[in-house]
Amino acid sequence: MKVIIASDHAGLELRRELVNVLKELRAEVDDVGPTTNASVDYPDFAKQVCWAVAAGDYTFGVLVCGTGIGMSITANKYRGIRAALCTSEFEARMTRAHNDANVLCLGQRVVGGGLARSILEAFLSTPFEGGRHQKRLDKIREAESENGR
Ligand SMILES: O=C(CO)[C@H](O)[C@H](O)COP(=O)(O)O
Repeated sequence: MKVIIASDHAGLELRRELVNVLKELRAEVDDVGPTTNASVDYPDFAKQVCWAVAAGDYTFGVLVCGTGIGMSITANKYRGIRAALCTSEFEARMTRAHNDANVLCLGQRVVGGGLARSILEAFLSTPFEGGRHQKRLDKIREAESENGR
């Protein structure tokens, strides 16, 4: 499993913890920063992860900011990205099983390291159920082509 992860300055510490978790889980992980906690703009980091996931280079992306909200808003602007902001293991399982989410968003100012770890593990280990959920994903794809018109 290949995972690409990024944060902004407000998500840097949690991102570093999650990189270690991903390595423990034997995922192949690419960490695209940032490397210092100088203030940065989360859309710049979301963009790198979303392009790479949408291109099929990674199984999943993980994005961390202060709340996870800015990252999730940005990520869902990219075609082919289904980003889910999760604050519980239940949400993580459901968004994989029902939405086939491919990007997990987390808020360092919202969830602690232990909870974030269990959210990440649930996200990575839950398969998409397909079936009735597939036609709903097809409708999301249609909505992407309509692009709001
Ligand atoms: O959560 C976020 C976006 O949703 C950002 O991490 C947050 O807005 C950064 O705030 P600041 O520049 O005050 O550290």
